[in-house]
Parts: sequence; structure tokens; C-alpha cells
Amino acid sequence: MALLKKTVVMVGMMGAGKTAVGTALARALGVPFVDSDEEIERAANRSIAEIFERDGEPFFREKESQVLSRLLRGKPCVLSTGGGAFMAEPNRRMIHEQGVSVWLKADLEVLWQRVRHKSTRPLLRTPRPRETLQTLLAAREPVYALADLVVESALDCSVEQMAARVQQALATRPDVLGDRE
Ligand SMILES: Nc1ncnc2c1ncn2[C@@H]1O[C@H](COP(=O)(O)OP(=O)(O)O)[C@@H](O)[C@H]1O
Ligand SMILES: O=C(O)C1=C[C@@H](OP(=O)(O)O)[C@@H](O)[C@H](O)C1
Ligand SMILES: [Mg+2]
Repeated sequence: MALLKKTVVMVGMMGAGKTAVGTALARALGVPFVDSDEEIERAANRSIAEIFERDGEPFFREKESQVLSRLLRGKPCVLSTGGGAFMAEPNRRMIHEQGVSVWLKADLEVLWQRVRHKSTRPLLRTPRPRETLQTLLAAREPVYALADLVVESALDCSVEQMAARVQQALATRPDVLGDRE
């Protein structure tokens, strides 16, 4: 059984699999899983889409930073963020100081196939959502590249396979993952 010394923070685009792979990774490691979007929704008692609609994106980003700060101060766990969380420099600093970031990297086609039938992501409620996703991806990739570890996703790679790949990447970091006695 593994011993987690630092919180593993999943970052990357919408549809990269942060929530799904983070859940599987936490199960495999035997540690708690938290998702910043779910925490925000629970505290507000509203969906992310409703929060964007009623309170606007700046309000959501403020809540996101607060939730990240709180969760990073807790016991080591797997923490999946929303796709925009890593864009803010103060968030990146907190994550870097208190956890280890893992970028789930995926290309446009993979991301699009995973998000196209869902209406839960307010940033993609545009006349041409695929193009919006492409523009966001181009703007964000250089920032995700600042993450501590990168794990690439492909269309034929299952959630469990991705979690195993992340675990392999973490095994190269004895400051993050150790052996329990
Ligand atoms: N490696 C994968 N293989 C197959 N389906 C996946 C994979 N990763 C994610 N998915 C699916 O894609 C969708 C988006 O994944 P999700 O975890 O919500 O992404 P994110 O949290 O990064 O936006 C979900 O339906 C999820 O089950
Ligand atoms: O990319 C983004 O800015 C967002 C991604 C979403 O999370 P997922 O990446 O889990 O879909 C959610 O936080 C919100 O809709 C904004
Ligand atoms: Mg998610």
C-alpha cells in the first residue's frame, strides 16, 4: 500500500479526465478524493452552470481559489481541479508549494469527444463550442506545461489505464509517494 505525502493535484483542460482519473487514482492509492468543482457546488448548493449564470465567472474563480486553499491545507489526498484553476498564478503557487501537480494532457479531438454531448460546462455554451475549446486549449497549454508531471491521454486509454499511468509518474517522486511500513 502506498503512502501519500503530498496532495496530488490534477490539472488540465475540460474533458481531460481530471475528475474521472482522479477518482480512480484515489481508489487505487487508498486515499480520499476531492474535486474542487464539487466542493464549490456543495457549498453554494448550485451547479457550476448556475453559479456562472447568476454570479458570473469572477465570483466562481474567487470561490475556486478559496476552496483550493482550504483543500491544500488538509491531509494529502487526490484533488481534481476545474480546467481554469491552474491559470491563476496564486493558485499555481499554492499548488506548487503544498502539492504536486499532474497535467492530464490530451489533444483537441480527445477533449472534444468527451465534452461534446455534455451541457454542464458554461464556457462551452457558445455558437461554435469546438472552436471555443480549441482557442482555450491553445491559450492554456503553455500554462499547463508548468505542472510538475505530465501524463498523456489518448482516445483508446481507459480511465483505469490513465490512473495507472499517473501512479507510475508519481512513483518517480519519493517526496510524494512512499512505501507504507
Ligand atoms: N481515459 C478515459 N477514457 C474514457 N473516458 C474518459 C477518460 N477520461 C475521462 N473520460 C470521460 O470523459 C468525460 C469527461 O471526463 P472528466 O473526468 O469529467 O474530465 P474533466 O474533469 O477533466 O473535465 C467523462 O464522461 C469521463 O467519464
Ligand atoms: O476550464 C474551465 O475554466 C472550467 C472547467 C470546469 O471543470 P472541468 O475541467 O472539470 O470540466 C469547471 O471548473 C468550469 O466549468 C470552468
Ligand atoms: Mg472535472
